Amino acid sequence: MNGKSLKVLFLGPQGTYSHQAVLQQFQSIPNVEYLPATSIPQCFDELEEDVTVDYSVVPLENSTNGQVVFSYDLLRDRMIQKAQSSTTSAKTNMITSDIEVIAEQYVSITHCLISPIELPNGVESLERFEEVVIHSHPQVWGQVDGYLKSLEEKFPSLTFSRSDCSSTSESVYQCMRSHAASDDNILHLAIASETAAQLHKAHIIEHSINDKLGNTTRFLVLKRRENTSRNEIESTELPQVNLLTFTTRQDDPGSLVDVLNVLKIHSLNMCSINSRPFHMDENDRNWRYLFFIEYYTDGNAPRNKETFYEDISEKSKQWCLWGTFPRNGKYYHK
Ligand SMILES: O=C(O)C(=O)Cc1ccccc1
Repeated sequence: MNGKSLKVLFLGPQGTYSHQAVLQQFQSIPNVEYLPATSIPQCFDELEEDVTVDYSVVPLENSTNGQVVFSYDLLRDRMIQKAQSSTTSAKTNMITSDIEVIAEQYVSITHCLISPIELPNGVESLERFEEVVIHSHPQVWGQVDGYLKSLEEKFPSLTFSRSDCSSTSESVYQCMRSHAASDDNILHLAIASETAAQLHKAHIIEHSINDKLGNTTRFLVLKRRENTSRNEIESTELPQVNLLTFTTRQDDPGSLVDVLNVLKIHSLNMCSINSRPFHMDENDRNWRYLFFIEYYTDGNAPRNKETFYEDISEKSKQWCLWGTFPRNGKYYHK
């Protein structure tokens, strides 16, 4: 890099877990400009549309409650949009996305219950209110479900409600703004990281409220695809992860197995599989599925990449290789 500062997008504002992920990815690189996006779609759109943006970091899945469907659907939509246009190579039915995945990051998630005001008796102070509104990112609810149920059982006379926000750190800001404008009998709280509480000068009522220890979110690092040829990855000992999406001839019996069997034929080990519903157009039937698989490649497999890709082409309806990137060592941590 010729001293030009790198511009990197993340789901902001500062203090989000995405902010932590982007710092982990780029902290060793000088002259990085961190740009907070207001939504996950904006993390995709601005990377595609603003050539001055170099990278974007988005949450993909959580170890407690699985897919961040917002991100999966943004990848899905881009593949389907391309499939609907004529840009798909007729010969290989391979779709070349405008963005590619170049790395992954893992962030340990430690949610805190955060208040805009000091509560002298901590969580016991809730009993002096009639209503509690809890603000957070929708991905959080499935990670603190048990904790919230215990809170409702502890204070049966209180009315609890939830307010979805664009991010955890944003939820602290919204909680403080809402509290300033609300009745004395309503308490607005947020669920976010300790960093987010500190940045917004809010008060942590309870630490580590996530239901499962080791709660971790996986993030993808995206960049614009520089050229349509599949970038050859320099040889490395680290296992390489490949993210590939595909659709099948769904009415043909065994169509999904036939695609997955290509991995077996080429001695490739699959490490994840997910699916999301899709429609080719607004008249298309329901219950079509686009599949997301990840598999490892290394020096030994596949023995012949071009044959592997030809076999994937033959067995799938459309397919897209989003990227090949090193397995981050944090994948193995808990
Ligand atoms: O809102 C954030 O802090 C994010 O980065 C998205 C998110 C939300 C909940 C868990 C992990 C990531």
